[in-house]
Amino acid sequence: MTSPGTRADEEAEDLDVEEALALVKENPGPPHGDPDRTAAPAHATRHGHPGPHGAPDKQADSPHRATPWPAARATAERAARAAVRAARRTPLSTPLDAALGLTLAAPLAALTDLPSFDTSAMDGWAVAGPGPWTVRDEGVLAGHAEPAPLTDGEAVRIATGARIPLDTTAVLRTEHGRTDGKGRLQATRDVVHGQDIRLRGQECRSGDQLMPVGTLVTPAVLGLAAAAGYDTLTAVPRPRVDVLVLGDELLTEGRPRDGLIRDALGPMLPPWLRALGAEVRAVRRIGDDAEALHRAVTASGADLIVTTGGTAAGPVDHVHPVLSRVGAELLVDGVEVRPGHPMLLARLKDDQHLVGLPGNPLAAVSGLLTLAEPLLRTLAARPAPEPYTLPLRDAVHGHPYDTRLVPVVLRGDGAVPLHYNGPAMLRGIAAADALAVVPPGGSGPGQEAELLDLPWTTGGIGVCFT
Ligand SMILES: Nc1nc2c(c(=O)[nH]1)N[C@H]1C(S)=C(S)[C@@H](COP(=O)(O)OP(=O)(O)OC[C@H]3O[C@@H](n4cnc5c(N)ncnc54)[C@H](O)[C@@H]3O)O[C@H]1N2
Ligand code: MOO
Repeated sequence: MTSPGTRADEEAEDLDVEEALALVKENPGPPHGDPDRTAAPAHATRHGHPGPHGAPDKQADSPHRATPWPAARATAERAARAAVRAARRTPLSTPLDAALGLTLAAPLAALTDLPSFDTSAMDGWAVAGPGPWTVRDEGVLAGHAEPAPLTDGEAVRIATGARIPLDTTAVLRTEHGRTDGKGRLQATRDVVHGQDIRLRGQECRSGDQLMPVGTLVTPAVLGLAAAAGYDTLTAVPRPRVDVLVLGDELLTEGRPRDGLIRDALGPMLPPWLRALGAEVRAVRRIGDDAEALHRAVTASGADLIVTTGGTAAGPVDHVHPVLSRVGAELLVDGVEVRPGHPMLLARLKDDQHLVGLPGNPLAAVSGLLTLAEPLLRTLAARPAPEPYTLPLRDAVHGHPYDTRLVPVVLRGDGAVPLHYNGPAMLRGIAAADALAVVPPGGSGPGQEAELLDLPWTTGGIGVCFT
């Protein structure tokens, strides 16, 4: 929604710094012919450093100063904690097949002993006493009724997972037994008392706590819960999210044409939000219509509304005016981060928030990870990822004052910064494993940087896109 001529010169310079960092410095082969891409890096100074609303002198006059990046994340987390207290959402009883990615709201206590009966660990024979043994005609299979007890010197064919007959002293594996000339079973190696019998309760006793409250339900937890007798799990409900995509210039199909571009955020955000623990209820494209935005915001019953675009100060940037019209409290109004500095977080109600993502697609990713991730994680009661650092293989230019988030791939013990990391580009992030947090001033080759993993690289449960 940034229309031509609406950017202050200094902001144009600022954007050029981003583009130039992406293309001139880090990309050896920039495409030609685009003046934005070939502009020389310019210096942003604190004076005239454009405010979050875009006016160059805004920051000097405005009570809304951009928030430092770590503080913005902490504010989002705090806001979510306050919303959790206000909303008192009751835990859900969720069928196992809908519980992946949720957080346990009650401990997972075993509903049975595991194993729940003495069971054979191997295919072979259950034997009683020392061999040779007389083998019964009827074998014992898994899932069948309780077999008759063995008598000393007797053996019975048994399958892995089948119930051990009473008075069995060991299980002899198929490959360790042979039938002698008299039709009796002989062991071909020593038999140790109790071998290959899994005793009832070996893993847990009924009532034992298997997993505490706060556990993320992974595929393994689902398996454990099923094994322990559960049909449903008591879990924290997913935070409900409505996505509002702003911008008259957006096409939903076909190739960009006539000054129109494809909506990159409509397809990208819902699965990403799901991976962050959200239930995405609606994705609405509402153009550059302040009334429609107002209606959508006031009608939403979501825990979090995510808007895209319209955060700056262009003539059709309606997010701030609508927030002020609905009496929202701006908790974060601009963040000292590149890309994405116009991102915002507002409290609409005690238990309802709005994250305004900038329209530039990588700037939207930055807002997603800076504000939406901590907010959703806290609402979903998910554990915070362990912070970690890795050395950056190459030097990364920094912004003079702001943190930069730069797409990287992880290679060996380090991270390699990627090209095409300008605010309007997705080519870098599409190839990335993580975002490197580059402090103001930049970092030299080999310098450690904090990394934010992307959901598809952390694997396992982080990948819950559907
Ligand atoms: N005068 C100023 N102008 C701008 C400033 C500023 O501080 N002062 N900040 C710039 C920065 S940085 C960003 S980021 C953008 C943020 O602008 P908005 O959030 O208002 O976003 P729009 O203007 O609506 O769009 C920006 C850009 O992104 C494209 N876009 C929007 N939505 C999508 C989408 N769903 N898929 C793909 N691309 C999208 C849009 O067409 C624009 O090109 O403002 C700068 N301007
Ligand atoms: O530099 Mo903006 O913040 O494109 O994202």
